[in-house]
Amino acid sequence: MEKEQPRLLCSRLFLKNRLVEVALNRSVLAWKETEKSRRRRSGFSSLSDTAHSQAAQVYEIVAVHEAEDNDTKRKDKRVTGLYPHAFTVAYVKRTAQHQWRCSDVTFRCASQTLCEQWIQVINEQLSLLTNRPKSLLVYINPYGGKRRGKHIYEQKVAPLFRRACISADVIVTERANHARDHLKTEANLDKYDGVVCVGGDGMFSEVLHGLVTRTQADRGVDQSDPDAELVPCDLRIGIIPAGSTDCICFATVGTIDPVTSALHVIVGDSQPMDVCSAHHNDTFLKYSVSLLGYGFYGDVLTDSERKRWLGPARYDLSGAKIFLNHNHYEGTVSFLPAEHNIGNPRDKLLCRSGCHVCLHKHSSKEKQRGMLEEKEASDKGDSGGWSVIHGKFVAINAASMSCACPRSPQGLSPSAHLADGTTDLILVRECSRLDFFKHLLRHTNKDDQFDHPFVEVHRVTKFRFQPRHQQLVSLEDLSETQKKADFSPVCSCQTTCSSDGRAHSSWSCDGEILHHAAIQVSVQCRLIRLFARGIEEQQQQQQQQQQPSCVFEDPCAPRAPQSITHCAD
Ligand SMILES: Nc1ncnc2c1ncn2[C@@H]1O[C@H](COP(=O)(O)OP(=O)(O)OP(=O)(O)O)[C@@H](O)[C@H]1O
Repeated sequence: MEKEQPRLLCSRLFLKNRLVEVALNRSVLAWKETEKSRRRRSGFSSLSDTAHSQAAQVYEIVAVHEAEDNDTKRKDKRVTGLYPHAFTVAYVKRTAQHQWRCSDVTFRCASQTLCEQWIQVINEQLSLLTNRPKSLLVYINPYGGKRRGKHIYEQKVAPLFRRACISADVIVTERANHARDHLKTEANLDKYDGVVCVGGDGMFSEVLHGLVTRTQADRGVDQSDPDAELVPCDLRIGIIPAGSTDCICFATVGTIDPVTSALHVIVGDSQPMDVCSAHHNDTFLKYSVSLLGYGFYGDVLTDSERKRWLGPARYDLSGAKIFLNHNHYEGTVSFLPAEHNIGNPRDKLLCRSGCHVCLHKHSSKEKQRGMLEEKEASDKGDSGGWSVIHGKFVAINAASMSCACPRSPQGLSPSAHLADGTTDLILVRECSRLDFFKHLLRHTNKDDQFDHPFVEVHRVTKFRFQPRHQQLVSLEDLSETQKKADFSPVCSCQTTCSSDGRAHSSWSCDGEILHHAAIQVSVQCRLIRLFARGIEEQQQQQQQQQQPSCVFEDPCAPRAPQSITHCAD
């Protein structure tokens, strides 16, 4: 890390009855027990220097303020007499399993001036962090998951936002699609630095649709045009998990924990994300960021929607039923393979914080080349770079992220990337029930789920599916799409592909049913950004937590007790 960074401030202060040396540079606030204090406490020093040092990254400091009475009341009277003034720094501390907590450290100072100086200098550094939101629009689904959305927000999130001086306008939704409609037309988005949804994946989908639709409308882009290049949204989206399915949060943060998510919002993290737009001819259907699944997953969702009264158990029951039905569907899949992408679906390169596959795609040269090639291919028509596969499929899945969740830690496509402009198209051809079971089983362990002769996977930028038999969708079904009601497709031409006599399955689009089997899908590279940073590797987590040496190793640093340096740039 930047050793040459000058110290902004350095003092000897008191922390929990111990004298500590506290130093701040532009990136790190670090503190370590002084040699004298250490020796006095333990008699000899057997621990390494780092064992006594702690640090907080400046960009992970939540707030700094004068210490309140309850921060200091249990302290030794001698210390409080000699060091009567105190300030508290709230900062991000990592605990197990990608969880973050807001930790406080209170330093005592001999003089009010010194105390104020520390608060001022830290605040100056925080004010330089322009990526932090100051004003948020928050939507709470009071009925998501275990109906604890409002409670979670009020008890766990709002106090943290207040502490970080973030103002929030809160809307508790009164009906399904309330948040989406409000974002589309009413919300004054200029007032905000981000939109936060408190709920599950369904609530996130509402906010995604509201924000993307509004952005296109404001910029005059027609989202019903399947070839339109959509304009990325300016506002970032935060997800406070409070649903029964919180897969998007899990895939972008690594845990389902409201406090962790709130802290990612506060520090102003930014995780770009690809969004797939699904069309039927010139009709826009839906956006997807995780899974578009036809066949097995479409059937499971359709069946489970009829069993909503069962709660989350409905997915297991429907899963078992659809597995036993073992349907397959005939049709043609065409896709545009992602060329010049440095990853492939079987390379075992996991998408993690600072992912180099996503960064490579983002480099402007790569982006331009990709766009040019796509244009050339579409100018040439279907044969220009498009691959075409006709067959009978048990499942057709497009995974735009790993789709990992606590039940399937590897996910549907373990090496799929959040922001590389592609989706992993997984084709599971007609096979025996036992073979399909083996394939499904591999979603729960570390074996390669694509290593079967009946499974193929392609990293693509666009794809289409055309069922063999034309499908008629009743008007009633179409109007029900928005309501997530039961689905009873009306087919013009029934065949016996599925055991219940249906020629078509339906698409599951991030947990919602699409009532068209024939769809075309286009990946919109980095269309949105979340208040997240991707899943951190363990090593990255440790690095963030322990970097005090760069502040203490400054040879020109003053050492005298109570000394202060306030370095100019
Ligand atoms: N006030 C409301 N009343 C009824 N439905 C709502 C309300 N607000 C949002 N919704 C809808 O509730 C659905 C489910 O919400 P959410 O994703 O937050 O919870 P969930 O428990 O994870 O959902 P699911 O039941 O689909 O697993 C969303 O599709 C959303 O449109």
